[in-house]
Amino acid sequence: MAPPELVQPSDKTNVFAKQVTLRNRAYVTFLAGNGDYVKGVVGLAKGLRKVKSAYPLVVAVLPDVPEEHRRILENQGCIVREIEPVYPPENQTQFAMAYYVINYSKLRIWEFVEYSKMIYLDGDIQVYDNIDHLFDLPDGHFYAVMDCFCEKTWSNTPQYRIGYCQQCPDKVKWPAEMGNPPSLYFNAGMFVFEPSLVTYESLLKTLKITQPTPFAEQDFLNMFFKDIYKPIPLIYNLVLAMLWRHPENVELEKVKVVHYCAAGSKPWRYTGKEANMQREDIKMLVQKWWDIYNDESLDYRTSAAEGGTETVNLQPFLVALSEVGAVHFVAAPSAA
Ligand SMILES: O=c1ccn([C@@H]2O[C@H](COP(=O)(O)OP(=O)(O)O)[C@@H](O)[C@H]2O)c(=O)[nH]1
Ligand SMILES: OC[C@H]1O[C@H](O[C@@H]2[C@@H](O)[C@H](O)[C@@H](O)[C@H](O)[C@@H]2O)[C@H](O)[C@@H](O)[C@H]1O
Ligand SMILES: [Mn+2]
Repeated sequence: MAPPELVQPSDKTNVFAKQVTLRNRAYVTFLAGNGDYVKGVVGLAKGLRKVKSAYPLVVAVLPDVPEEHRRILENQGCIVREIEPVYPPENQTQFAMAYYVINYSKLRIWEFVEYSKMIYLDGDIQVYDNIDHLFDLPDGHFYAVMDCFCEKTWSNTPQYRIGYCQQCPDKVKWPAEMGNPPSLYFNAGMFVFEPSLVTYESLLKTLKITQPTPFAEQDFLNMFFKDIYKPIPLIYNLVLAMLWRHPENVELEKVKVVHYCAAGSKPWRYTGKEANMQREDIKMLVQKWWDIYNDESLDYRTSAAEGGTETVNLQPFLVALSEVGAVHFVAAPSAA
């Protein structure tokens, strides 16, 4: 077979190759353990496909995620990346949920510097409308949705004790004698960020000298990004408790992203027994999640094989190429 020849451009210009460093974009989630959260990630992968997202889903997996689960995710078109766990410094902290200690490992995603911008989504999140436009938010900020302090999980915090919530700051005002009200606080189940080794090293260095607190890495990220945090509308991360804690702030039909974080709301574990789980809107949202999870037409292999909706988005590549003077085009050897 003839070696591939170098295709000389017709205009004989001096073709030179520049290193085309594509700084791509991707969604990223985090998976730990050999349990059922893998179902959440499969659902998320299929949901992003259903809304025709132009970007891939990277899954940062801890070493304890079994090979079989990694295969399932790769067969759903995910890019599986193993990460090492990150643990907080020795502590006596009573985390709001004991398993939160493993969530510090999310910090590894700042090391994914082959991507210029990423959107992090918890595995218990589903995307029901395309949110690719969030990648175009101006650089230099940390974008996320404000959380709510009214659930029992917050019961050992001062804001819960006085009944203060940033979702309704005028209902119970923050008392002057308690100093300044807490800074705007985001839910760390969804955020838009820029991977960076400088930020990554600083995160790990700062973590080593930071006393852990009940909401683990969520508290830590809020402290770390306090100065560049920019709230984005609740439609990008509906923390389910908002439905019964602050219904006046929710227009469910406009919500694009649902975060199944309320106790008992994980669709793949849903029994309907916990508080609020018999609400009609909760039952509808859980069913909506299952409809996507069970939709075989959204499976990666199926849609790709049928030449269906699966299209490779060359846009980022073409944009990068257009910014480069000229590159070598190497003609692939003819199949014949
Ligand atoms: O056993 C676990 C616990 C957590 N997670 C990941 O860590 C995220 C944060 O945990 P979770 O969503 O349960 O916290 P919540 O938002 O409910 O407080 C999950 O969405 C998963 O992506 C996981 O993969 N396995
Ligand atoms: O490790 C700490 C976690 O803290 C957050 O979950 C909480 C928080 O949202 C509370 O406000 C809710 O009341 C609660 O239900 C929910 O679990 C993030 O969703 C999760 O990704 C992760 O960072
Ligand atoms: Mn979550």
